Amino acid sequence: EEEKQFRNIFRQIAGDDMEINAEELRNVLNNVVKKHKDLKTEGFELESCRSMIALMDTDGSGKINFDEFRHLWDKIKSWQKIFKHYDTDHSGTINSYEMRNAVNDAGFRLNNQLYDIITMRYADKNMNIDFDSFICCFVRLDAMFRAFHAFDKDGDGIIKLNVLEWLQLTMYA
Ligand SMILES: O=C(O)[C@@H](S)Cc1ccc(I)cc1
Ligand SMILES: [Ca+2]
Repeated sequence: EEEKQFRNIFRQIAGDDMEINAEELRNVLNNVVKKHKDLKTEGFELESCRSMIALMDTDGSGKINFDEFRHLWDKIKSWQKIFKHYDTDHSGTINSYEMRNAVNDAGFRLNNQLYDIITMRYADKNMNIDFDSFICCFVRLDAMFRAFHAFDKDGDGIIKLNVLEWLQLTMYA
């Protein structure tokens, strides 16, 4: 039943082509997020949605189909719980200290330099990360780890890419 309901929601968002583009993704994310007073955001930007589409577009169609959307939606649902859990002062944002714990709780193993990079890239001038930035960061982290493991066939933690393969990975993200 839940599955059928979800498929209907998807159909409404995706329209005739049964794929979700960046604008459709932006509309659904902004409609849902405004129902959550504990998730501070100025709204998901189109550019962020283009990036999330690129990161989740496993079949290279340029848009996200039902499966790709369901994967994204399940991730966002679990990551919004983590966001709320670590927003200990209920500011609706995550500070750089809370971010470290949130990243760890989501299962990403990083190093100190990467925590600083994430804060530099996603935090505002007060070192706080709002919800849309948080989600964009996690979608990118998740996709980049997955891309690396897809290339790391023998699992030795080393991948070998030529420059065009590297550009294919980094330019569509
Ligand atoms: O589905 C919902 O409204 C809650 S449970 C989870 C959620 C919250 C925010 C977003 I954007 C997407 C999903
Ligand atoms: Ca796709």
